Amino acid sequence: MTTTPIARGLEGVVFTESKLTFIDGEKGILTHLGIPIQEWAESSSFEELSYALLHGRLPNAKELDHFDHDLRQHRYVPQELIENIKLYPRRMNPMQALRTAVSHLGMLDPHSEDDTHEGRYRIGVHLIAQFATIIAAIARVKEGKEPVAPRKDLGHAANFLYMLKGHVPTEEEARLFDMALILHADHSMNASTFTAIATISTLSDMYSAITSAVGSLKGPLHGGANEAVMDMLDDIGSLSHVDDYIGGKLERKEKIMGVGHRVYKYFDPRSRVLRDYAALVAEKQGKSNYYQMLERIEGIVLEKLSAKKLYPNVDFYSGVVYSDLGIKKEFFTPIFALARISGWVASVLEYVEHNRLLRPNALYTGPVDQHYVEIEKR
Ligand SMILES: CC(=O)SCCNC(=O)CCNC(=O)[C@H](O)C(C)(C)COP(=O)(O)OP(=O)(O)OC[C@H]1O[C@@H](n2cnc3c(N)ncnc32)[C@H](O)[C@@H]1OP(=O)(O)O
Ligand SMILES: O=C([O-])CC(=O)C(=O)O
Repeated sequence: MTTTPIARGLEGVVFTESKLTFIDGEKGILTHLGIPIQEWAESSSFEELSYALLHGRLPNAKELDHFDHDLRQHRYVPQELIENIKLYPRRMNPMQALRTAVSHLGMLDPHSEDDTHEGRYRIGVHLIAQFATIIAAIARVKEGKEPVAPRKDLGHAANFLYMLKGHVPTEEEARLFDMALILHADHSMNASTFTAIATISTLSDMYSAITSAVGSLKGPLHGGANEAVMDMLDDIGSLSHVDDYIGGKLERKEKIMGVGHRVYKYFDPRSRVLRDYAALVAEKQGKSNYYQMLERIEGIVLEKLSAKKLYPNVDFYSGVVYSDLGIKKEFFTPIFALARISGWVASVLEYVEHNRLLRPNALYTGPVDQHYVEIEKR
C-alpha cells in the first residue's frame, strides 16, 4: 500500500518558477514585478502592465509607445471570422463563443504553428489586441446588432467600450474600465493560466493554449463567479431579503459566490480596490441596489465566515462596476478574459522557455489481477 500523499486540487504544489506575480495569501498582498497591485491600478494602464508582464520589466516611454502602436495596429480580425460569429446561435454562451472564435482565428493564421519565441510573442500580442474586437463583436451579434470596427485613435479600454456600445466612452468610464482590466490581468498559477501552460507544455500552439484557457476561465469556481454573483443578487432582489437569503445558503452549506479563494486566506486586495471604486460610483449615482446588497453580504461573510478564512475575492465587486458601465452580466466573464489574456500569454512564454511536459500522477485505486470476461458471460 503506497503512502504517497495526494495534493487534492494540486493545493500547495509548486511546479515552476515565475518572475511575474507574487501573492501572499495570508496578508492579502499581490504584486506584479514586485510592484503592489494598488499602484498598478492607480498609476498604470492595461497596455503598460501587459508590456511589463511580457517583458519582465517596466517599459520606457518609447517602448510603451511602440507596444501601444503594435496593439492598435492589430485590433482588426479577418472579416471571415466576423461573418462566422454572425452565424453562431443567438442564444450562445459568450464564453463558448469566445473559445470558438479564438480557435477559429488560429486556423486563419498561416503562421499559427510558429514555435519560435518571436512567433509565439507575435501571436500573443495580436491576441491581446484582438480579444477586444472579438468579444465586442460577440456582444453586438448577440444583441442583433452589426459589429463595430475598432478605432486606432482610442486606448485599449476606450476602444473596447466604443466597439461594445457604438459610442466613445467618457474619460472617466474608460479609466474605470482600464483599472478593472489591470486588476484582472494576471494572478500567478490560477486554473486558466495553469491550463494554458499545460497545453503549451506539449509544444502545442499558442492558439490552442489560449483556447484551453478560455474554457477553464468560464467555470463558476473561477472567472465565471463574477456573473454568478450578479445572478445571486438578481435572485435576492432587494436589500431587505439579503439576510434571509444568505442565512439560508449558509445553513444549507451552499457557497456564496465571489467569496473564498484557494490562495487568499485574507481579503483579496483586488476586491478592496474594486469595492472602493464601486462605492465611489454608487455615491455619485445614488447608492445602487446591487452595491448595497454586496455591502450587506460582505458584512455577513465577515461575521460568519472569516473564522474559516473566507473573504470576498476579485469577482465579488467587479460585476457591480461593470454593470455601472452598462455592461450586461453575461459579458462579465469575457471581460475577465479580455484582461487575463495578457497573463496567459506572458505565463506561457515564460514557461515554454524552460519547457517540461506537465504530467502529474493519480493514485490507482481500481481493481487488480482481473481478466477479460467475454461480453456474453457478464
Ligand atoms: C478569479 C477567481 O477564480 S476567484 C474565485 C472565484 N470563485 C468563487 O467565488 C466561487 C466560490 N468560492 C469557491 O467555490 C471556493 O472558495 C474556491 C473554489 C474559490 C476555492 O476553493 P478551495 O480552495 O478548493 O476550497 P474548498 O471549496 O475546498 O472550501 C474550503 C471550505 O470553505 C468553504 N467555502 C469555500 N468557499 C466558500 C464560499 N464561497 N461560501 C461558503 N463556504 C465556502 C467550503 O465549503 C469548505 O468548507 P468545509 O471545510 O467546512 O467543507
Ligand atoms: O488565483 C486564482 O486561483 C483565482 C484568481 O483569483 C484569479 O485567477 O484571478
